[in-house]
Amino acid sequence: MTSDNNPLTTVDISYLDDPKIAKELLDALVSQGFVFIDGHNFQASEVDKIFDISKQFFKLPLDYKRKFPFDSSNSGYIEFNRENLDPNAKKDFKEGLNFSGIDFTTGGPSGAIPDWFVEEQERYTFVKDMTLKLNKLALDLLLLLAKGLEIEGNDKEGGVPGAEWFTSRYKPTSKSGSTLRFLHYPAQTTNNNGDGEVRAGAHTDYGSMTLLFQKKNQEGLEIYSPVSRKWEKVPFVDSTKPGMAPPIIVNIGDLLSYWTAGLLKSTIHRVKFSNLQTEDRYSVVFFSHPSDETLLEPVPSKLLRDRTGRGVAKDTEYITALQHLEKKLANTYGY
Ligand SMILES: O=C(O)CCC(=O)C(=O)O
Ligand SMILES: [Fe+2]
Repeated sequence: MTSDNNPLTTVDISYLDDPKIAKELLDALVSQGFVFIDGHNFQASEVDKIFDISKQFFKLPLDYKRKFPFDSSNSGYIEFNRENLDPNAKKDFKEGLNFSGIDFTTGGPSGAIPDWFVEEQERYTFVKDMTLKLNKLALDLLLLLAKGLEIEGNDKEGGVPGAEWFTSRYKPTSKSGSTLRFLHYPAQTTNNNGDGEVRAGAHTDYGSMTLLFQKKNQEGLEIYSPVSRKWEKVPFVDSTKPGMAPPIIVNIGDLLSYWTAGLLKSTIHRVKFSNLQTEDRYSVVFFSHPSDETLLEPVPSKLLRDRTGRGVAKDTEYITALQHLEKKLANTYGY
């Protein structure tokens, strides 16, 4: 379903095995590249807690946060005006913290992370558990998408079933670009004319799929809709299930677009909000990437075989997920 002011469909995944759900998810991601996922198993209290941890972290003194600077491993603290999600525009007025190089048997990142997290065991365990839970949701959605795409497999000869085409490329102990990210966009008091200001430049995401939490009264995400060909605001949508977190925003990244010859849309998005918005914006984002060595080859599916266009490789010289990520990071941070 969609509503008047919401460009996105909501897909309820409470019954994961229902084949209708796979098609609903596929349709939503073929049209807008973004969808709200309801029927997930994130409790409201868990999502409140992760936002709370992020807020407490950003409140720590700048000198402290700077001791864990963001580096080419894609981990660490990102200062204000450091990141250029749109390399043709000015730098983004936001701060962030990335947890990367995640080992998916423990949820623990391998890059340098602030000792504030590790000092308190309960806090660190919680962040790791949330990372594992986000990864599990991403894998469930990738299974659904593979079913929706009717990917062909060779399970009879001991190969990988088509439904596992994506998830089999996620090896829990292999290095990947998967990243948990906290973002903070302080409210602005200057230039108080109500005009929106771009706070995260227009971009597509670099992984296969992104999961995002935003909060009520802290909206700001906008998509460049492939349907209307206009910028459209993604509203905050309240929870429909008692005790559970609101629907989660999920979008396709570049890799799923390559894999599917552009059928799944890696939709351009940005963050822009009015200076009249009085609350700081916080978002929590999980970027899901397959193992580094994964080739970005087209998936075997009759739904894709006859497609041409963006992402369709003309030969068999496919790049890997890591090569794609390194190229995008170099553009964003100007290495
Ligand atoms: O803060 C947000 O809502 C979006 C952030 C984003 O698009 C990104 O970091 O890739
Ligand atoms: Fe993004």
